[in-house]
Amino acid sequence: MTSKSERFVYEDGTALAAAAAARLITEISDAQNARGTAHVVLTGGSNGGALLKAVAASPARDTVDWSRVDLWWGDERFLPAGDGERNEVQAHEYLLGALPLEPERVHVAAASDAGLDLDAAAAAYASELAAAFGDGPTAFDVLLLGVGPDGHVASLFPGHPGYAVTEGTAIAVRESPKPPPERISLTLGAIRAARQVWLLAGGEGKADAVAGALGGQDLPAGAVHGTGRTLWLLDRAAASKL
Ligand SMILES: O=C(O)[C@H](O)[C@@H](O)[C@H](O)[C@H](O)COP(=O)(O)O
Repeated sequence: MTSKSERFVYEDGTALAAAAAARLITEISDAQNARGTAHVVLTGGSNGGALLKAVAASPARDTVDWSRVDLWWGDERFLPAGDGERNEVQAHEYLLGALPLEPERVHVAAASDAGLDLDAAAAAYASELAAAFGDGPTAFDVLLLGVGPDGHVASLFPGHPGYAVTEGTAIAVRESPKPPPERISLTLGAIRAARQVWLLAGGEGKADAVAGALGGQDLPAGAVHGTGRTLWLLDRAAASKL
């Protein structure tokens, strides 16, 4: 089942981050109320990071029972543990380090110096997803995605092999057009199994990708949707060509 895209346009990047943070806190509480826990997929990139910082600063932050939140990543850079370019390292810096999370519910993809090669690390992430969701769909409650200027999401890039993968939940990505070259990414199928998919795009540099994706161009950003809702959370600059 797919959902129609809903667009929300905010004045600027600061308002976008604040609004997305407020929405995320509410959605996590709603998910916990309905199902006892919440599965949230975080994204790398500047808009994803700004959202995490806004959650950290929110007075409503501690209304969430963070001990009942499972965190995942839409993609991760295959770099040594602790490398500042890793999405999880940035997420811990921006927000996670301040939260009473259950460590076993923070699902970090293997670092490049953990003893697994890239393919094994991607397979290990897929196994962790299977352990959480069984043979069923990866029904994350909220899946966050930054949008690249070329219309990529997670580490699925236009015209790149990963975008065409139709099997499995997590894949190895090589020769990424966006550095670093080696990454682990959720597949399109894993993304589409989420209840809600939120695409975050701010700034003039995203205007073409946003207009292209919402205008029917064959771009990863235009190919993702949630089973319940698909939200485009934009600032005016990113929405300027709609
Ligand atoms: O690991 C990554 O690089 C991200 O997950 C990537 O998908 C990012 O979200 C987009 O490239 C947008 O990044 P910006 O918001 O910084 O443009």
